[in-house]
Amino acid sequence: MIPAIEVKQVYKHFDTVCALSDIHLEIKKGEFFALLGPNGAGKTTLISIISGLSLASAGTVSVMGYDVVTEYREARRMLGVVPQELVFDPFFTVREALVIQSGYYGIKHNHDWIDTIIHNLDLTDKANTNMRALSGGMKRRVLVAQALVHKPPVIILDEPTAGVDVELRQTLWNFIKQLNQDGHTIVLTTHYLEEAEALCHRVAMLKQGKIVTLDSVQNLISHTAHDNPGYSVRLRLSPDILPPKLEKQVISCVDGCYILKIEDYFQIEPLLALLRETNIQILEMQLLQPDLEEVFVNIMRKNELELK
Ligand SMILES: Nc1ncnc2c1ncn2[C@@H]1O[C@H](COP(=O)(O)OP(=O)(O)OP(=O)(O)O)[C@@H](O)[C@H]1O
Repeated sequence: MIPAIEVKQVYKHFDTVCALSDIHLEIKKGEFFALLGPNGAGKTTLISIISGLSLASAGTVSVMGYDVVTEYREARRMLGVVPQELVFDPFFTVREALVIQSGYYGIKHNHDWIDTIIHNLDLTDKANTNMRALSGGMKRRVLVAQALVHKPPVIILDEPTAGVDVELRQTLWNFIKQLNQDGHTIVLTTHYLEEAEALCHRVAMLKQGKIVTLDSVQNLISHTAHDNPGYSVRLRLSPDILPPKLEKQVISCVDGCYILKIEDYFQIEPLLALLRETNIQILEMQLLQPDLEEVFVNIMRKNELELK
């Protein structure tokens, strides 16, 4: 089957900066895929190349089987891209902007779909408002709407929830999840790892222009749990002193909280008993299980040690 996105041996250089190096990636139709990585890892550069907005220095990219350079128009029709930056035309209302965007794709009678998008992104009240009068969060909703006017089979969202409120996140993800269930392929970049964990099937982690990990969320978390079995407990104590007997279990001490390693649940009761005996009160307690954030931190740290 033709993949939704295929990236083969892609390199991108900006003068002396190597932003992408030997990238291979195959994203299947219908996947919900995340591109993760620290600032400057190369996520936006890769998205720009997939979108045909930037040329790779070497390598090839196709979207739904169409080469993004030699078959640019066909590839572009297959894609809806929500950019990171808030770019908008200040002269039109939300609805006008969506009608004009439909026109770019040669779609004339798109009102039903435009109404559906407006409704699902909770933009109904703002449909006749001028773009320049919208708040940042509302403008971001319109950017998402614009990317969807031509019902693209592949949707790319570059940090769509950066700096937006909880309500928009929920509205946006509910709609995007629905589109994914309807068969659209979704590619997402985000710094909110809990979003990637909750939504995505597979993730690729980029570091300094290279893919350092590519696997399913489930595999990544279970490998981390296997390499580092057990749980950890986060404790805020009063007074802020840890009994010496517990010191060997300390993993870290952040923001006045101790993170302690425990092998299993049965170690919780002796820990509580020891705190009771030493008259130390528990102000906060949380049991932590391996998550995508821990996987990400471990992989980035491991990779840093290997680079040294
Ligand atoms: N137009 C450009 N000219 C020169 N260097 C660039 C250009 N665009 C990106 N870079 C460099 O390429 C590297 C990758 O940048 P990119 O924006 O793709 O990272 P990113 O993973 O999207 O980061 P962020 O999470 O901050 O958005 C960085 O070192 C960046 O400085």
